[in-house]
Amino acid sequence: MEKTDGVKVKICGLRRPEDIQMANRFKPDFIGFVFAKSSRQVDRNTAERLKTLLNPEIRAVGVFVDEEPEQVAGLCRDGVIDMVQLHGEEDREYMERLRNMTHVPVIRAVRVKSREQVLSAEQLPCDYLLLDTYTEGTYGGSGKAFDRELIPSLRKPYFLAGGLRTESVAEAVCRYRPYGVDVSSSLESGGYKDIKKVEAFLKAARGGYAAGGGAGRRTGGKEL
Ligand SMILES: O=C(O)c1ccccc1N[C@@H]1O[C@H](COP(=O)(O)O)[C@@H](O)[C@H]1O
Repeated sequence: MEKTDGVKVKICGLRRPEDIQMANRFKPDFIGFVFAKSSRQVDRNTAERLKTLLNPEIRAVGVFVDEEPEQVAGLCRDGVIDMVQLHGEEDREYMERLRNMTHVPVIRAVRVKSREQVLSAEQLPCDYLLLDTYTEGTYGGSGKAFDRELIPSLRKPYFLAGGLRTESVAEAVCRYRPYGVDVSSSLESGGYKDIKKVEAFLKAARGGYAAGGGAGRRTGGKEL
């Protein structure tokens, strides 16, 4: 039996002041503001206000789908977000343009279809990968898991995402050894983050026990 603490946790889709109070209380490593079209979408003003309430030890990640790089860089420059998550079709050229405008860490989301696709995404100018589920017609936050056997051995640190749940997160962390886990749908009740579900997930992800092994096999696990 192996302990899972050490894994970073990102809770995505916060959009109300009470969500931020909850984050300040339970201290995930990262929270996500979704700027892409979604039931969880926040606009710039809301994110700006929420960021002022957030404990500065928690990093705010902006989640984007094919947004203009100038808009993304502006949010970084103004301190609304500390990191960028690209969840759309952004290609190398887009990422290089963005890199020239801002130096914040970049997470490249991959909606996993094959090992080759993930390995090729690792070559892009990003600091982290985020492995999520491919769902027709939506870009993320589907609450569905992908076939974890498609995760190749990676050198870049990666976040495991897609349908993670409190009941299974410890086992997934032990088995796949991601740098971090990212979750949204399963922690909601009536479309909003549920404080009890968030607390239970963090406890399970950080302190759970499950069968597994091979620490560090799947990711460089470096801190940026
Ligand atoms: O959460 C959203 O609404 C969203 C919208 C557009 C792109 C990404 C989005 N969220 C990301 O989706 C994954 C998986 O979430 P879930 O736990 O399966 O609901 C996660 O990386 C979120 O950051």
